[in-house]
Amino acid sequence: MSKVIKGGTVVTADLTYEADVKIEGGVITEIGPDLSGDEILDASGCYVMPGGIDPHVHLEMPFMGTYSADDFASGTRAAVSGGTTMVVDFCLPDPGQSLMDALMRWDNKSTLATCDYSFHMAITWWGEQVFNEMETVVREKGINTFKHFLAYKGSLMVNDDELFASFQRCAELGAMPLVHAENGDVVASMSAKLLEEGNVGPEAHAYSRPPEVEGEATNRAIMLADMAGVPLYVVHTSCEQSHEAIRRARQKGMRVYGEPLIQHLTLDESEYFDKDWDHAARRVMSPPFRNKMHQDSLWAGLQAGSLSCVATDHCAFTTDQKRYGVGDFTKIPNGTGGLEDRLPMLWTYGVGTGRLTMNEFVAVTSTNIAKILNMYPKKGAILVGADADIVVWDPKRSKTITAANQVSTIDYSVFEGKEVTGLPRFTLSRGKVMVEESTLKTEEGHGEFVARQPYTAVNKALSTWKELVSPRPIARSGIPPSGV
Ligand SMILES: NC(=O)NCCC(=O)O
Ligand SMILES: [Zn+2]
Repeated sequence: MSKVIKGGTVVTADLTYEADVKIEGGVITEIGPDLSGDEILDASGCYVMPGGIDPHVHLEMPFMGTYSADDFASGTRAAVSGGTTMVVDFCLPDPGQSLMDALMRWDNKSTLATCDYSFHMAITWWGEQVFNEMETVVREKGINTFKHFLAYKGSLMVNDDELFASFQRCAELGAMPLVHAENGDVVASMSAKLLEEGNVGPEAHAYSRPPEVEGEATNRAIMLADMAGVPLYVVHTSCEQSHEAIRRARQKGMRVYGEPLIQHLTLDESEYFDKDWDHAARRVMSPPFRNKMHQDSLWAGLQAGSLSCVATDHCAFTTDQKRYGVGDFTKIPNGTGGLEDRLPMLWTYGVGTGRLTMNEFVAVTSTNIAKILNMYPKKGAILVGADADIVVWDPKRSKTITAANQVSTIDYSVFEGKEVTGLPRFTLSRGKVMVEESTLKTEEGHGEFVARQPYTAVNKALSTWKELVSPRPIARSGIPPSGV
């Protein structure tokens, strides 16, 4: 059975043109005028774009004494309902746990996925076993990215020696490290002081994680990556201090990528000062929402190219789960949702306001991510041979975001009441229509794991450069006898 998406305008990261798109066997087989096929999807008045890729989600994540509420079934359903056709989750080994055992758990959870997915592997502890297993993860398991938490002291956080050792190992393996860049020691000390002083409410979460905490950690990670000779991906870049460090590194020719979240681009710190405890706690995430100056910096970064992609860090907790932290803000599970809202929100507040062109929209929601994570053009492209992960985007469809109609299983939305214009008419995952306007046609288990190969070109270039500048002993004649 062939399908033809007919009468639309194809929008890619670099081109806009009118063409039909033919799909057979889950891939794009033809692009051009007047195509025919067994099934026709009417795209008139719509843009035909690569489906969104969310490079940062946590589905059924074990965290802060509980599990994030959306699993791979509801999370990927939410994704496709908003035009996202692939998600990348984080495999999190417990302390001392084998990376392979952790991966088995994630493999089991992800069998429920409706759309394709991949994993980043987190380095949550360090030792010879981790060092050795990293090679298997890269060479046999199709995972080329390793996440490091510089925050969450006492649970997920790694120290600088572990971080540097892992970065060096990534360099050897052709892998790329990711960092959650917040200084966990400083956060822990500020949190303890705030609690002591009676600051127990959700607003104290923001007080405990000022932008400097993020700026310091981002600078540190960039310097360590430079010394190790690896590219670096900074997740949830939320402030000018962190963006500035990334911008500076990129100007020096370093491969450093910054990932703002749709939440940080569109919501600000005033949410934490809301009189309603639930309202504020539901928005507790790390890093916290910032002020307008930081938001402007993030938008400018997307426009200028110093920031590369937009994610959600979808890690949704119910109101009941958030209430674990009544009386102690450090116990509020950190995380917010947004998987189904990322594309409509970015279109409305980015393309709709003139901050982003449609092509830039495709770049930061899909194509750049596919390239950075080494899965382009299988993903992130409207090209013959690419997977038919496609969103047929109706720029006239609009809605008011409300938890009452959302797909995610949680009982609220951080975007409640936002009006969005621009929504999917169809979302296709490898050629299968998963969404037709508001009707979900999802199929649990349709999603497949996407294996990603090591970064041979980038890492080779970086290690060649490192080799040229690496320390060498100086040959000397007449070395004096030891003074001892
Ligand atoms: N971001 C957040 O608050 N929760 C999810 C885990 C993480 O990415 O730090
Ligand atoms: Zn995260």
